[in-house]
Amino acid sequence: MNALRIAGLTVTRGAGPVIRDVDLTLEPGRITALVGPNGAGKTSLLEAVSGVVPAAAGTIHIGPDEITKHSRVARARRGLAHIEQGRAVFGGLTVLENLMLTARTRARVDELFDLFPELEKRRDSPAALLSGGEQQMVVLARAFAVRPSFLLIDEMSLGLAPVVFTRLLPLVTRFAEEGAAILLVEQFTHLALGAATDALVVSSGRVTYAGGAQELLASPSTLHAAYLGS
Ligand SMILES: Nc1ncnc2c1ncn2[C@@H]1O[C@H](COP(=O)(O)OP(=O)(O)OP(=O)(O)O)[C@@H](O)[C@H]1O
Repeated sequence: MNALRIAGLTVTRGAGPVIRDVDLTLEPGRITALVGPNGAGKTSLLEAVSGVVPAAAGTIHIGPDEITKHSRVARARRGLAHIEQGRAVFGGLTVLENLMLTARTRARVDELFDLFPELEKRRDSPAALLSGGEQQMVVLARAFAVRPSFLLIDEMSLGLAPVVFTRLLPLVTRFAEEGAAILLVEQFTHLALGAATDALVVSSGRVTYAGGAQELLASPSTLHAAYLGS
């Protein structure tokens, strides 16, 4: 499978650049934790990769093909999926109906229920009645259903207790083990690094650490310095 390569990516919003000259490669089977202070530019980076906002400079390739100027839909067709911040379930639809929107076939939904047994128990409940953690499972399952090669996940833990988030992380790990390349933006830095193979710290739009996630986890002073932008 191909890698997704980002080179020299700059994103401008409002008055100026919020992401500057970022290089990053997402490889099949690997999870990259993207962490950094509030306002560092993490969401903007994901949005530029999936085509929500344009890149002001730099390139994005999937394998040999440049996709920098491709539409969101064209990128999705190349296997790129983006779970945006906030839990966007269709509250009036049941869990089954939510999953059918992307899974299309009952056979594929049954595969998802194997992965998310909690959801099978709630299959006929309106999604609005699920807990926050269960709703996030629906969002994850809907994304997994299309078997993306590259999955960008923005603050899956938003509004969730750490204990609920720790139930979701192994699902992401399993998906990577099946061959997906994952970029995971997280506020729970240590939990995200614990599940990741690679880490990218951004501070004020610049990369301040790029390397192994476990190495960063093992060095609090390096993590601290990267957050401070040094
Ligand atoms: N739509 C927008 N228009 C103008 N500026 C924006 C817009 N969205 C974000 N910004 C600015 O871009 C910068 C980066 O924001 P971004 O949301 O990408 O950071 P973040 O690291 O994801 O933050 P957080 O962890 O708080 O979600 C911030 O200064 C923010 O105010």
